[in-house]
Amino acid sequence: MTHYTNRPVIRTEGLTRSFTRGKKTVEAVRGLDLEIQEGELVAFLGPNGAGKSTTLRMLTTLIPPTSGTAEVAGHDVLRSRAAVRRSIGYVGQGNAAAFVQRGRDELMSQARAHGIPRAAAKPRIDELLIAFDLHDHADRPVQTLSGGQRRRLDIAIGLLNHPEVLFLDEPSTGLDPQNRANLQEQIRRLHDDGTTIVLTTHYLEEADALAGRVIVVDHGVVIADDTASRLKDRLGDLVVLGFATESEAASAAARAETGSAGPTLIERHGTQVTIRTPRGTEKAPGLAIDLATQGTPAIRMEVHAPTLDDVFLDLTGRSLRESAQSAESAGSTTHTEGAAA
Ligand SMILES: Nc1ncnc2c1ncn2[C@@H]1O[C@H](COP(=O)(O)OP(=O)(O)OP(=O)(O)O)[C@@H](O)[C@H]1O
Repeated sequence: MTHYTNRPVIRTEGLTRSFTRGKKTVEAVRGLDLEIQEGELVAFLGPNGAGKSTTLRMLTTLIPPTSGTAEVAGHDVLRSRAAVRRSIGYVGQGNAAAFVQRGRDELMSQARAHGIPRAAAKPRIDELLIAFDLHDHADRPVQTLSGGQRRRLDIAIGLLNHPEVLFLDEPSTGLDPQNRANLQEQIRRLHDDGTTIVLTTHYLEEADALAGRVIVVDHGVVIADDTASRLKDRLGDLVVLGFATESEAASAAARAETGSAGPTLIERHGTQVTIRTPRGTEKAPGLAIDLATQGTPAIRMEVHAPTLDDVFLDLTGRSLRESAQSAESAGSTTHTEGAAA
């Protein structure tokens, strides 16, 4: 469900950040122009090092931009850091919650750090413990909680101050599929309640299932910005045809080049012809009839709907799936800064 209004809660112009490592300068984010409306749920996708976390860290005032401007909830990230921090929740990579405290105490410490009086914090903490299914675990030290429970506690901490915008940096990295599904459900519920959510993820399925808008970043620039379904529709379906002989496959491929199917890609490998074409599922029956009429009947036909990974591969020549696997094996990085600080 999308609730967004036409009130931009995030606006950036030429947002840029570079880092100097020895004699080398890394341009992590290069001239980002962005507008995100109130109530949107936006996923930033991109391979390792694309600039996703750096973007989030600028928007949450953890690091200043090298140049350009950014406004969050109507406040400039450089000139009005405190006001930005009051308006947002930020859940960084890794677990922010202290390990030895009980979950409930950790929530209270963080609420106090936000300047929320103890009396007002108590009901809010109870509300969040229930919403995130943590009430039965609230009196255990954080280090004894499961990965999924800790991640939910992190998000609860991010929500203590009723933020207008919630930033989640790879919220489900390292979680098993069941905990990931559970977390996604919580994120969906927050969105349904009207919170603007910006998240980064390596999981394409997650972006596809959750986000109304997908922003693909590579080498610090936006290379695609649309709904997941429009990105996939634009790429088109993959129609895979099998023929009895190579010469039949070759003449079918040649005809498809000039045919009305409007393919964006045709490849032949032996007796197999692969056609990438918008609305391939609808076109496949007509294509089969045409081929049979022209004396080169397909003996096998499959139609594959595109995935976001196909979209990313098409845009960059690289697969996000490989990137997700390398992030899994590398584990998540812990950023110690916190927006609440
Ligand atoms: N503090 C820093 N010092 C030097 N270089 C940095 C620093 N932070 C980020 N970078 C570099 O900036 C680039 C973008 O990094 P960033 O963490 O934003 O990417 P990302 O898209 O979030 O990647 P990942 O998916 O691995 O989290 C990378 O080349 C990274 O090495």
